Amino acid sequence: MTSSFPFSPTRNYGLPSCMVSNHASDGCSFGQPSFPKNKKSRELNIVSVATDLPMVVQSPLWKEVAQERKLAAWTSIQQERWEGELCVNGEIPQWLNGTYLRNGPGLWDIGDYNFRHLFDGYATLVGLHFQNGHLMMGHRQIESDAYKAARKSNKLCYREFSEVPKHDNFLAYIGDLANLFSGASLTDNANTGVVQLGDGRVVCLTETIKGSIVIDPSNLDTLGKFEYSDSLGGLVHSAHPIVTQSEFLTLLPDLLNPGYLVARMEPGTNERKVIGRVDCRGGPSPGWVHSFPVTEHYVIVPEMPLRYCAQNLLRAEPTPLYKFEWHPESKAFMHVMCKASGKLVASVEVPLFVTFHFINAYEETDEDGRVIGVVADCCEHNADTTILDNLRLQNLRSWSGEDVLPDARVGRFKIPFDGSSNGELVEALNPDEHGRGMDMCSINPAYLGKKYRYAYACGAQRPCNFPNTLTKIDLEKKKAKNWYDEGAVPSEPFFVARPGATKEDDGVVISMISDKNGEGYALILDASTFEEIARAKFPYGLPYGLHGCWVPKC
Ligand SMILES: CC(=O)/C=C/C=C(C)/C=C/C1=C(C)CCCC1(C)C
Ligand SMILES: CC(/C=C/C=O)=C\C=C\C=O
Ligand SMILES: [Fe+2]
Repeated sequence: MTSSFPFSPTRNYGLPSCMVSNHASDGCSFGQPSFPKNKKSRELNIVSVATDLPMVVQSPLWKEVAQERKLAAWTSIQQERWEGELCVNGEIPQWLNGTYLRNGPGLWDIGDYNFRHLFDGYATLVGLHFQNGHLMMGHRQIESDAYKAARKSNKLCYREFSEVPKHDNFLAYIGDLANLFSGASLTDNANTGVVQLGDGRVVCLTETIKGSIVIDPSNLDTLGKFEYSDSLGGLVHSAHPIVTQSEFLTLLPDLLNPGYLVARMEPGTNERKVIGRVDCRGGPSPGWVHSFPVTEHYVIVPEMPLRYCAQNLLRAEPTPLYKFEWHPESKAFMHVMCKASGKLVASVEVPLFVTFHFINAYEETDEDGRVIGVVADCCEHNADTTILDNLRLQNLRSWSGEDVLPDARVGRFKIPFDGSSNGELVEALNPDEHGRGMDMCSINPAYLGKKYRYAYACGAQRPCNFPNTLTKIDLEKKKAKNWYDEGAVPSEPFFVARPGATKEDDGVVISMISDKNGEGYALILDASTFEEIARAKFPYGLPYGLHGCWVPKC
């Protein structure tokens, strides 16, 4: 599949000349930033105080506007879509040909209703298209049913991560409850991640199964729902499937009979086939599985004591743990399933933990090559659930300089295969190496499931209220190298390998930065030195995004 934003300077009405230039690095001052008006684009016209104001206006609202612009990461996107070439400062490697897609919840306001949590926003997809040292950027909203209905009726119509539509009367409330159980009222707002399947299709995902949406990476168009053709049912799945050229592995929590289905889908099909099932050892419901790790031969099923909560699902107003509940008494477990047979080969109790993201896992062998256990690493929040409520927008927007980001670390699970009842959870390196912030990780995908040395993630330079550095973790030397730009919020550092590379860190790391002035830029670091090699300013700051994928040019 080729991926290229259709580029023609005439498409970019009103853009600074350098942005419609075919030449990179040729004088990149945009002057006073403005929202460029692409004739094809529709102004959203539904958000924030800044929307209706020309950006150079001197008005009593100016300070407010400036303050709003300083927080581009947490401010709703102003335009439905945009595309154009960016000026590049520095040099993008000639080998970097393809598209980095990043998905995230970029629109948090609908009508006069303002969402409260980071995870609620309607999905904004951003594409960075690299070609022969040039960089095109485009963004656009994903046309989920939830987004389209909200735009049409100017109100929330589906249940989002923390928001529930208001009911006009009791009957409507009862109808909504029925729709919750059938899944009809759940959101399909695919705002969490984006993956390219082995067959080339590109799918945006969230935690509701219905929120799997196929897009066209060349122009970011929404192509339609990804319909699973099997009859596995269920309403939710892990937001982070494991996707390789040969398979798509997913976990489906079973909320009725607490457990997890492990399923596999082959490229070119829409049919998930069950590999096996894990029964929960704690209760009353399965633990939240935002992500899970795999090794070459095993799928690791985490059972976190932060569990789905039926009561909280029914609530109209969110609790600090949203749809979940913390059950320390139910304990924490890690289960290991053989991918080929579906049999459980280990199931151990582990210390309590809280994680969104597993980083990687691998098998440990003895001198005869027999597997004696697995190691699984994650971004672990010190068994403290407060991070979830810290991601409320009000919290993110109103930082007053105190150090309020809870500590996190690279949590390393050691799961023995000798029948032990317990596994270990240790720190893979001293968390001070990365400022005790740790989330939004990536690795070299060639090392998925294998012994690896490097991870890239967001760390912290304190004081802060959100991870504000990019960090390269060396798990062998137990050291980190950090990138920091004062006041900036960087998104997930995404590793792309140089074609033909033999070293694990031979490649680049791509991130999108919201800077302290309310502006934003794409940043390209050399993954080996972790030094900046290029940056390209966006026409305006973009909202924070979550996860991305690389679509190589073929
Ligand atoms: C953005 C992110 O990381 C997580 C998004 C999670 C979502 C949208 C979860 C939605 C859910 C519902 C709408 C009801 C059922 C439970 C749950 C999966 C939390
Ligand atoms: C952004 C985030 C956590 C930051 C904590 O330090 C988690 C995102 C989770 C969803 O993808
Ligand atoms: Fe995630």
